[in-house]
Amino acid sequence: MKLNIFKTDTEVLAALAAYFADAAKQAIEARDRFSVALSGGSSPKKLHELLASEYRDKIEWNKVYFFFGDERDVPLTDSQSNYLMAKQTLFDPLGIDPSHVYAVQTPLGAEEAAKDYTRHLDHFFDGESASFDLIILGLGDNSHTASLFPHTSVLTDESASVQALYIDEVKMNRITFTAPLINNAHHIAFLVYGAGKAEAVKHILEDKKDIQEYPAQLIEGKDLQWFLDEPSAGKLANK
Ligand SMILES: O=C(O)[C@H](O)[C@@H](O)[C@H](O)[C@H](O)COP(=O)(O)O
Repeated sequence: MKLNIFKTDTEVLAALAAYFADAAKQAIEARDRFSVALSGGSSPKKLHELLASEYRDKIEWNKVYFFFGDERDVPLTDSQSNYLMAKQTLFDPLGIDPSHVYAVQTPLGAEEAAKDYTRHLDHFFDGESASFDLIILGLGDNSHTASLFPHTSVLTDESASVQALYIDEVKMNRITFTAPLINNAHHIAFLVYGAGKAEAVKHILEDKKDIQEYPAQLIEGKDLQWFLDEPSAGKLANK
């Protein structure tokens, strides 16, 4: 696990965009395609905008395939949809071929959408266990990541799969990758900035293991990178 701590969020985003481009180059050289699962929430918006501008001509976007590590059980046209945010900030500006974008089909209903997404993963990864080239994750101030929220049943799911569950904390159904599915990825990058995340970052990286309280502690992998600004890393003793 590697900590990348920068003075400002602008520097964090620039570093993660470069990391994204490098992971894409490696994957395309090796497998002629790059599979990436995007995070929802607000933090990735600026990353998407940077990729769509500075990296428009630096990545072979026609060989990139987009997925979502989690989705809200809302219509794909709803302002809370992670798909809609990515469409507006990344796919549309880059003119991404819609067949390269795997939105969670929430109109099917959460349970069926999770099963449907699993079928798409099985097909994309030729029946092998899904191993994304890169998964980008955010961190909630309550230490959740993707839709792995504290004290929920999905935290102990040992299958590398996509699950649907009602999350009382946000009063909605969510569809989410399980931790084992995330941990199968070649590269995992947390994108976290702002002082509001400092407590959660400390819990995840330095406090005792308690996955029910701090679900993002479940995330581990071959190449796990944290991209943080100083305010979000401000409570770490070891940095
Ligand atoms: O669907 C979601 O909300 C995300 O996948 C979630 O895990 C997000 O990354 C965190 O809640 C941080 O969100 P912000 O970036 O908005 O702080």
